[in-house]
Amino acid sequence: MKATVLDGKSLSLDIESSLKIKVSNLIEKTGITPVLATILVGDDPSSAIYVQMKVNACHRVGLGSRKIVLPQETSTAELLAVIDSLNQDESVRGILLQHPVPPQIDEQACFDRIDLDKDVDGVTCHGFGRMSFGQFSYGAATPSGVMKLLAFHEVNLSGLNAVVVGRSTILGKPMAQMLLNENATVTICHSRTKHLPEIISRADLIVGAVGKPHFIKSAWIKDGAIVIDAGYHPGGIGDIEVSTLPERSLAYTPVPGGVGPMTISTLISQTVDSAYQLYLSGDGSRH
Ligand SMILES: Nc1nc2c(c(=O)[nH]1)N[C@@H](CN(C=O)c1ccc(C(=O)N[C@@H](CCC(=O)O)C(=O)O)cc1)CN2
Repeated sequence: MKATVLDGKSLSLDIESSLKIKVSNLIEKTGITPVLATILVGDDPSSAIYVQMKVNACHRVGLGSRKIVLPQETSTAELLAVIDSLNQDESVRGILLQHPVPPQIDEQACFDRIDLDKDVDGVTCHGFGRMSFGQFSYGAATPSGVMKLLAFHEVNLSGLNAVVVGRSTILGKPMAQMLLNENATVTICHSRTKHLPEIISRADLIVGAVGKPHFIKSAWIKDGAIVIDAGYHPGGIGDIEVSTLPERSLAYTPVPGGVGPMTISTLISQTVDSAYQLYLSGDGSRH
C-alpha cells in the first residue's frame, strides 16, 4: 500500500491564494486593512521564529500585522493591559499570544482576556466551551488545521477509533473534541496512560500531540491507519517515528510540510473571517 501524503504545505498555499483575494476585496470595500496583533513574551528563539512565520503569512495575504515583543520578566498584569488595549483597537481583528509564556505569567488568564471575536487562535476557555457544545467559535489553530486537512482529503471520521496522544489545552484537548464532534470514538492518552503501545495499535487514526521527538514508535501503529503528526522539533522531526509508515499507512502528514503550515494558514484564515464578521455586522465599513 502506498500512503496518501496529507500535504499541508500545498493546501496552505491554495488557502492563502483565496485569502489574498478575500482580503483585497475587503480592503476595497472598507478602506481598512485588518490587522493580526502578535504578542511574543520573552526570548525563546523557536517562538520568535513561529511568530515571524505568522507575520510573514499576514503580509503574503495582504493583512496588516502588529508585532508586540515584551521582556522575559513581564508580569501577568502587564500582559493583561496589553491585551486590553488590543481588544479596544478596532483595526485589530485577531490577537495571537504565542505559547509558551514565561512561568511567572498566568497564561490561561491572559488567553481568556482576549475578546471572543478576536480569539482567532482559539485559545480561550469560552471558545473551547462553545466549540465543544457545537456552537460557533474560532477553533484552536493546530487542531482546526488538522480538521481542514482531513476534510480536504475527504476522510470520513464517523466511527473511526481515534487516539490523541497529548492533552494540552491548545492542541490535545481541542483535537480530541473536534474529532468527537465528527463522531469519531476518541481516546486521549497522556503521561499516566497505561499500555500506550497497545492502545495505539488499535487506532484507525492517531494524532501525535505530545511534544516529544519520535515518542510514538512506528511499530505501535497498525497497517492502514491515518497518522497525523502535530509535533515539530529541530531537524524536521515530529512526535511520530516515520520509518515504514509511507508504505503501510493509509495516509500520513509529513514533518515538515504537514500540520505546521496548516496551523499558520488557519490562524490567518480565521483572522480574515473575523474581519469579515465586523464588516458584515455593519461596524467596519466606511460606506
Ligand atoms: N498561541 C499559540 N502558540 C503556539 C502554537 C499555536 O498554535 N498557538 N503552536 C505551536 C508552534 N507553532 C505556532 O505557533 C508552529 C510551529 C511550527 C510550524 C511550522 O509550520 N513548522 C514547519 C517547519 C518549520 C520551518 O519551516 O522552519 C512545518 O511543520 O512544516 C507552524 C506553527 C506552539 N505555540
